[in-house]
Amino acid sequence: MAPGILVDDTTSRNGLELEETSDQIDAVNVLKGQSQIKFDDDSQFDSAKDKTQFRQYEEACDRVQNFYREQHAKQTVAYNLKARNDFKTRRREEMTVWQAIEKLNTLIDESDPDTSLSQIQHLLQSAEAIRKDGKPRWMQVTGLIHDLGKLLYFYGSEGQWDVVGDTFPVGCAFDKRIIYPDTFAANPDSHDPIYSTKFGIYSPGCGLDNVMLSWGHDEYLYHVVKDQSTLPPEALAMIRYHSFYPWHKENAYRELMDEHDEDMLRAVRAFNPYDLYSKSDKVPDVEELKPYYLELIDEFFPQKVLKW
Ligand SMILES: O[C@H]1[C@H](O)[C@@H](O)[C@H](O)[C@@H](O)[C@H]1O
Ligand SMILES: [Fe+2]
Ligand SMILES: [Fe+2]
Repeated sequence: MAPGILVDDTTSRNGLELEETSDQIDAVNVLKGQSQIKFDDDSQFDSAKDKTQFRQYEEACDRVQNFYREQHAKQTVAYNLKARNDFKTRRREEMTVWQAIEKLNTLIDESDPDTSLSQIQHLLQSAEAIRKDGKPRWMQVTGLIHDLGKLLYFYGSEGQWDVVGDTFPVGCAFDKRIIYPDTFAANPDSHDPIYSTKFGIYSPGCGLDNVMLSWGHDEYLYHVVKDQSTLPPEALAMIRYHSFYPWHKENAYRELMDEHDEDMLRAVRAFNPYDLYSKSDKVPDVEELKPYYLELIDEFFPQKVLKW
């Protein structure tokens, strides 16, 4: 990849507080960088709606189709580098996690064919589904915050195209398994002599930590929480890759993965049903659930006020 671009530094991260997950994590191995969290395929998740009825992009309304047409034309390497740099250099607002949830609530996601609920409701639906399935507390809080990166919309985004929607790598050929693949013809990178090749600026097995994913809410929130929470690497992967459907659902871009990514893929796949299928659950009662989640937030965000 292009020299000097630090996409990620998760691998150097240590000092996790492991008490919350000690039944599932062998602390020594985690600090050595190997995942010990097992994701058994035991999700009891039962969607109120038939699961094949989600993500029907061919039948999606104009709002969704126009959204992706714009996003796929504008997510370029040049834009990605600029967005990362803007994030690193801008003044960051300070807020608690709950204040962030409330602030986000005014946004209606134009890319989403499956819900018209507010973001606070979607976040609580995801967290509640994870909690009801008896999953660990770190995963519940991950469900609660996973879309908070959409706050980016209020921090200098150019619209929704650089905030929401599925993600994909930039700097190498756009895979046909990304939704609406033909719309990439309008992206200048698909005519670039390097970016349009299979590996582009990357090399086989380079690891997703070294790949620039299209800029949006996943990548932004990942950068916000990685230094300001005690969440384990699996939670950070759930946040960072939850919109990377071409990878976790369609098996594209596998050739860029390293060994660590195999573990992360299992984590992201374990998370996905709670994000997607909970969209048809009953609308949660925010005031009733708030005390439980405030306590949960405190557990994983010890400094309480975060820089956004
Ligand atoms: O429309 C949705 C929505 O924006 C989600 O937050 C994102 O994670 C999905 O990947 C996307 O398809
Ligand atoms: Fe999302
Ligand atoms: Fe979501």
